[in-house]
Amino acid sequence: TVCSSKYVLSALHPMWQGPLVAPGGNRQSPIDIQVRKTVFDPHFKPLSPEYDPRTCSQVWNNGYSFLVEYDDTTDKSTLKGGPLEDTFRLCQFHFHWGESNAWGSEHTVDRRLFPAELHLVHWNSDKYKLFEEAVMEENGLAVIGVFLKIGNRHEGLQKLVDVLPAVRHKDSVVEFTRFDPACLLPANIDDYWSYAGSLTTPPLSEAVTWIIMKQPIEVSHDQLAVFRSLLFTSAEEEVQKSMVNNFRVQQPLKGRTVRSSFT
Ligand SMILES: COc1ccc(C[C@H]2SC(=S)NC2=O)c(OC)c1
Ligand SMILES: [Zn+2]
Repeated sequence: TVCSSKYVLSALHPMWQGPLVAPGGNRQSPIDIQVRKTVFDPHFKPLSPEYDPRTCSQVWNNGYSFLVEYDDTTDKSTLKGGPLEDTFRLCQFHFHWGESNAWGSEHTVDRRLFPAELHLVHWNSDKYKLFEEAVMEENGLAVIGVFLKIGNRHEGLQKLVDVLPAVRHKDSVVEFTRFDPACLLPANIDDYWSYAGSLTTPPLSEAVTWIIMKQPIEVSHDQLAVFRSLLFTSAEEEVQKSMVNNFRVQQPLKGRTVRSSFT
């Protein structure tokens, strides 16, 4: 799918030494969500993710994270509702994590860091024909962010964890089918925050309506350890680098309001 296999990251380093703030960027991500400054929006509709597991196609190590890619040539797996006016098509999901459980998420809640964060990436298929068009537009993308915390083993995630050794190196791909990403959403998807932001890696496009779930999901310490067994480097490179700390530093709010779906 275009949404992930075509982009080339300038991730020269786990914390990729890209611009700390995109030139002229005034809606950059990630941010700290200061809960007491969020504003309840009574107009938010219930969020309705409708994912067809049969659109799942492969897992790919792109040298920055591992992506689970979905066939986004039809509207079989979509996200509607919440703050969104249009229908958005799922194209991939991926994670960000730390070298220790003390940090790893991109967003924070009142400065609280989580060991990892899931991003489910969707593009506006009502307005655009392809992901690469949508990524250039301010209403083009919708990303659901879900925090991961250490706790019980996540049975749904385990199917994905089991194939990660097959994509240990950068540029490796493995077929992966019939995976329902809804199993990675928290029990309560009615409580979330939403704000206007950006991609968190180059090209840092300011095209994202963020939907950050209030309730984290639980994964086991051992499951997260398998994430850390992945490598940034390809099989050919002499020096192998562990894929950890693949998160961006937080960006200034620049006057933006974070809205909440709950009081
Ligand atoms: C040119 O298109 C791109 C570039 C980078 C990413 C990945 C970034 S954006 C995000 S949110 N988290 C990430 O790690 C894309 O993801 C849809 C799409
Ligand atoms: Zn991401």
